Amino acid sequence: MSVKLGVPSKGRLMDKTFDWFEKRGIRLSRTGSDREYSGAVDGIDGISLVLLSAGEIPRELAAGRIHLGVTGTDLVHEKLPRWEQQVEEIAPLGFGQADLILAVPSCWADVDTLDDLDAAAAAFRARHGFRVRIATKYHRLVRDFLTDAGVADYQLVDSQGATEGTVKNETAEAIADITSTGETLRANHLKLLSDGLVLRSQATLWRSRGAACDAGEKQALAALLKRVDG
Ligand SMILES: Nc1ncnc2c1ncn2[C@@H]1O[C@H](COP(=O)(O)OP(=O)(O)OP(=O)(O)O)[C@@H](O)[C@H]1O
Ligand SMILES: O=P(O)(O)OC[C@H]1O[C@H](OP(=O)(O)OP(=O)(O)O)[C@H](O)[C@@H]1O
Repeated sequence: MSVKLGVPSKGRLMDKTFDWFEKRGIRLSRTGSDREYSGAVDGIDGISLVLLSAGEIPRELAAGRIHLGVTGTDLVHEKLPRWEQQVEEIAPLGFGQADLILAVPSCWADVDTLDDLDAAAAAFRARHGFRVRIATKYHRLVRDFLTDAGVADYQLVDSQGATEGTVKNETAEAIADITSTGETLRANHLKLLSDGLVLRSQATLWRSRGAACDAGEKQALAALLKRVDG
């Protein structure tokens, strides 16, 4: 058997992950046709590549179906309750940096902080008869953040993509999503709350605490960890 390394199957994260390992003498590649999710590992023995959605990598690590995985801090913290017990952080990779933030319409002139949002939310409910809707896919992180901040008069609505569009589409009044350059927020007439940073995220190499290893896998894992440390 071999050590299973889970890597995002497409886009920026996959390319940069391949580059990061290449710099450490480990060549990851996709094999087969463009649409075939199979890969190869050269430059080190006993490691196999598993191509997965970045969003599924936390679950696969927690279940012990992969030994190592690359995905964002945001996805691990969101998807794994008590994540420290399930995975170990091996190395931040220095790319995929993004901030999970709360944003409201730019035209909400009186709302710049969480306290302002709290006040506006109470007024909104009194006026409209329902709670301010915050669109996000980060339900756990946002709920915990707002509880700590003392904001309670809101409801989360699920948005798995194009979240900034929900305000224009009138399915939400505010959003909590990842931002990097801020362009998507600006283009959709949204502004950050000054104290609305929920989490700083970047692509990270994680190790499963629950994945079983035979003697050969232990050896391969040790060799890989030595290489990525150096
Ligand atoms: N604009 C961005 N800049 C940098 N990192 C980003 C940006 N958008 C998302 N990310 C990061 O990329 C990672 C993958 O996000 P993404 O939403 O693509 O995952 P996903 O839900 O698994 O998507 P899919 O199922 O399409 O693979 C996350 O850790 C996220 O923080
Ligand atoms: O601050 P910016 O540089 O504009 O980047 C932020 C955008 O990037 C991500 O979206 P992605 O492109 O992954 O698409 P998605 O909305 O479908 O998740 C994120 O969800 C934001 O929408």
